[in-house]
Amino acid sequence: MAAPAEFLQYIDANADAFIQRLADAVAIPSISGDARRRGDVVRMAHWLNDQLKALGVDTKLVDLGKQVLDGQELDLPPAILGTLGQDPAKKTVLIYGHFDVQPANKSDGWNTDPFTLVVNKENGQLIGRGSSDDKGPILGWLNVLQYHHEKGIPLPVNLKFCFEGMEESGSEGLDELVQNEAKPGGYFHGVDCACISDNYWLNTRTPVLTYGLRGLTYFKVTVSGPARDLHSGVFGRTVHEPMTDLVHLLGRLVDTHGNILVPGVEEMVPPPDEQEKAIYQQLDYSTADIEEAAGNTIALTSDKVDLLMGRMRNPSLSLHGIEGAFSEPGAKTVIPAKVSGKFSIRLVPPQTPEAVDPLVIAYLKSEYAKLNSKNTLTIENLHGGKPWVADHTHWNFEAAKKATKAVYGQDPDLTREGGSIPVTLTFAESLGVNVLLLPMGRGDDGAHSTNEKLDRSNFIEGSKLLGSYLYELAALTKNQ
Ligand SMILES: NCC(=O)N[C@@H](Cc1c[nH]cn1)C(=O)O
Ligand SMILES: [Zn+2]
Ligand SMILES: [Zn+2]
Repeated sequence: MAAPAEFLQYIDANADAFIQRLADAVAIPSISGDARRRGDVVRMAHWLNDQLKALGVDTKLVDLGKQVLDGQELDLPPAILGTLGQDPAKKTVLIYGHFDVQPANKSDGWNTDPFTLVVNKENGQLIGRGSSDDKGPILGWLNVLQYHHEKGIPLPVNLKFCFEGMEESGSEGLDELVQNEAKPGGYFHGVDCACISDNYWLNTRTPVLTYGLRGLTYFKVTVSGPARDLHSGVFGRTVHEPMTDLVHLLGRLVDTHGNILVPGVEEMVPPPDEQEKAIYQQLDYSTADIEEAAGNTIALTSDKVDLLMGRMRNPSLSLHGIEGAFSEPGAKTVIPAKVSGKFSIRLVPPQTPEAVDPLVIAYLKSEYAKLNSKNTLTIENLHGGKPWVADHTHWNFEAAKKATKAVYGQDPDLTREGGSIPVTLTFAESLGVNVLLLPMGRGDDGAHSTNEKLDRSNFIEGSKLLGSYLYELAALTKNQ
């Protein structure tokens, strides 16, 4: 059963109001990784909670406890749980999304203020932090609800919602909540399947359904020595310099072709067979797609299968930054007293943080020992999550395939995603249900980057897709 034509027309007719709602959401700088913005993440939770309530959802805000961030104890932002419909004759779909965003400053290289949604009338881009990751997709669900609420039409399925404000910072507190609420009598008891809209198409043309995510383990390594920052003219070549030690250490983690140098990490992953390679060969993707999305001709290889395997089924190690280093304009001749390098490893099955972390820690210590430095090394693991792979022949995926065909007139590609949404596996394991990733945005949206955007057509057609998926799911499972 396709979605009613009236629903599709309603989404088109209300597009401008939906974009205004997205602008209101983007205007709240809900950056979970910045202690100074914690109030804005909480404000965003209340804004979203009010929107859901106004659309007929029975909601509650759940306190997730506290965290320590940058040496400061902070309240975690509340999660939002919601229920709409409790008809025992209907399937119950759990919807997850996150209302926090990555940091963004105009000085990072944005052309416009990151927290003011800019509507580019010429190319249809909606530019602003969170437009694609993940406020646009969350609001896509609200657009679906608005039609049904306003017209007094019941949805074809029951819905449960779980929205969090810490996804970009390790989803602190959420696993415990999901595990508790999955128990008999808990909030999620009776959920039949889950849907997450929080990733992207591979390219700018072909919709995708996603059945895998990489896991993650995130490290902070700190080298400290002098009691204070030093003058390099006075102390250069007289003391062990923390930055020199750290750069050596970071340089031993990964080579310039992406190979991970920590012994045992790459070796955990079995090589692909020809059958698996054929899956990647069939996907609509080319070197040009990754280079267009990256904004330069810098792909590691021109072999499409190798590129796709690099993103989907192989681990990767990325260096993210150095805290405490001189990073302002000018030529300050300082020796920083304490510097912290940040890096993460994206994990694939059968890797887990529990298996990989000890190898990384042992390697960092042994490489550091080789430097014979009198400085001090400390290693912290900031957060982690396991990889996830789902059965894409399940009716949950079948419903999404039909909806994609109905809205976009083409079959979706089936992909595994290089990013991480740690709670996905928690939903799959603790609820024992199939989880589908149904993305809204395109591969060039620039999530986590400067000038993040969501195309207007992806927002509007994507809203139709989310609604159509619910109708197709109800039809496919009618007698089950
Ligand atoms: N859209 C999902 C996403 O961007 N997830 C983040 C999760 C994360 C973990 N630590 C910091 N962020 C990702 O980087 O994949
Ligand atoms: Zn996201
Ligand atoms: Zn993200």
